[in-house]
This record gives sequence, structure tokens and C-alpha cells, in this order.
Amino acid sequence: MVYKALTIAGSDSGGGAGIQADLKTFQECHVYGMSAVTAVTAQNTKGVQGVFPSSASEVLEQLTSINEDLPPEAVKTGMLVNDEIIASVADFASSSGWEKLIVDPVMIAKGGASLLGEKSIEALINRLIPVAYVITPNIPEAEALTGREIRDVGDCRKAAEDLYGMGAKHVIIKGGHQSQSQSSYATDILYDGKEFFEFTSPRISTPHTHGTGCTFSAVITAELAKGNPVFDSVHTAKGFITAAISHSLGIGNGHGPTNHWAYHEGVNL
Ligand SMILES: Nc1ncnc2c1ncn2[C@@H]1O[C@H](COP(=O)(O)OP(=O)(O)O)[C@@H](O)[C@H]1O
Ligand SMILES: Cc1ncc(COP(=O)(O)OP(=O)(O)O)c(N)n1
Repeated sequence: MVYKALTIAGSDSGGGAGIQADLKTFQECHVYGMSAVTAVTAQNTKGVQGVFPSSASEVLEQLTSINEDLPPEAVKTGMLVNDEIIASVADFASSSGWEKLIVDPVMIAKGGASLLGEKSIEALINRLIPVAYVITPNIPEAEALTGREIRDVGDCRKAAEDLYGMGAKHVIIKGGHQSQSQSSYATDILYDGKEFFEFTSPRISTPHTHGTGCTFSAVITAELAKGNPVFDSVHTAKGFITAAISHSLGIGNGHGPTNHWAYHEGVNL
């Protein structure tokens, strides 16, 4: 059986995040990758130099072409740019009956560039989160979506309950933005409406974390496409991203990409 996964996201010309990170990750996880491009960005390890959005109808045409011939087992969203694209993707997901929709609510790149209009946070809450099987915000994204300040793991749990209440069936709050002074660990929280689970790794001191969130959620998408349970998929994603950060490639003059080969090629940690 060939499992297929679709990413609906922006293109990162530098290859570290967005569509490029997702497709490299799907490949590493032995899942056939497909893409619908929501925006082209001119981007490298130093930052985002330009954003050129697709129209909502261009995104819809890509989704229609893919779905009628190559229906995916799992779908992830990344940079969705604006309300129109969010609404189109949410409507398409509902009408197609996509069960495994993984929403990575990308808002701001690590360099500070905006990848989603501020007004579009409401559209994420009202349109996309209610149809999400899994949502994977980082801490600033969870704060923006819930209006809650997150200082520690206890606050993460409360935000996860809020996001579950908005309709997401599973909530993962990623801990990459906890400051080194708060913790020497990077702890991600999973909440399924009943129980909390924590996934912890040592916090790696490196500037090369560009695309960590995209890569992490792409592993979860690929593992779910293969039929694995959510807990196991998050466990694999945590191992994958920890290896990818530990063995980052050291390319570019800014925040470099992670190493998508490290986990499956068995680089010693
Ligand atoms: N410095 C780090 N050391 C170890 N793990 C990290 C580090 N930074 C991020 N991670 C992990 O990478 C994944 C993505 O998290 P995060 O960086 O918060 O996402 P985003 O890229 O969306 O901001 C999470 O599993 C997080 O725990
Ligand atoms: C095109 C595009 N999509 C998403 C991001 C953000 O990716 P993320 O994994 O959150 O990594 P950082 O940008 O935070 O390093 C992006 N930069 N570009």
C-alpha cells in the first residue's frame, strides 16, 4: 500500500520550512507527498524577503485536482495567508470528508515576518479548528488563539483545554519557545480531551531551528497517513525533530535548516 499525504502551505525558497520541509519529511517517512501552494515566499536562513499569495481559487483548483485522482490519507495545513484561503480550505476539507486534518496554525516566522494576517486568527478559530483532527500550535500561536498568557507547562495544559473546546480533536502545544531560563528541556503537550501526555527532550542550544514546527507536524501527518495512532505519531515526531535539530546542517548565514536525514539514517544522538 502506498500512503499519500498532502500539505497545503507556503513555499520557502530556502527549503527549510513550508512546502519544502513538509515534502522532504513525507519522503523520509516513506509517504507519497503532494502539495497545494498557498503562497510563494522569497526566503532564506536570514529571513523572509517577499510574500506572494495565491488566490483562494488557485488553492481550490489544486485541491480539486489532487482529491479527484490521488485522495490523501492525511492532510496538513501550514501558512494559509488570509481569511479567504482559510475558509476555502475548511469548506473543502468538510465536503471531502477528510478525517485526518492536521492544522499547524502558522502565524509568524522565527525572524519575525508575518505569514498570516492578524485578522485571520478569528477565521482559524471559527472555520478551521472545528474541523481539525490535530492542531499543533507553538506557544505564541497558542497564546494568540486562546488569549491566554503561557509561562509554564500548567498554562500550556489550560490552553490545550481551550483549543479542545474550540473543536480540535487532539491538541499538541509545542515547547520550542519556552526560554532556556525557564527550562533546560523542550516539552510538548498532547491533550485528547481526556488525558495529557508530555514529550520531553533536552533543549538543544543552536540557532539552527528554522522549520522545526513544519517538520514536526509533517512527521505527525505522515505517521497518521500510515494509520498509526496519534500518541505513537507524536512520539515518532519528537524523535525525528530532536535528531534533526541535533544534527542540523550548518548551512546559510542565519537560522539554518534542520537535518531531515538524521532520524532514519540512524545518526548517533
Ligand atoms: N532548541 C530546541 N531543542 C530541542 N527541541 C526543540 C528546540 N526547539 C524546538 N524544539 C522542538 O521542535 C518542535 C517544534 O517546536 P517549535 O520550535 O516550538 O515550533 P515552531 O517552529 O512552530 O515555532 C517541538 O517538538 C519542540 O519541542
Ligand atoms: C512558507 C513558510 N511556512 C512556514 C514557515 C514557518 O515555519 P516554522 O516551522 O514555524 O519555522 P520558523 O519559520 O519558525 O523557523 C515559514 N518560515 N515559511
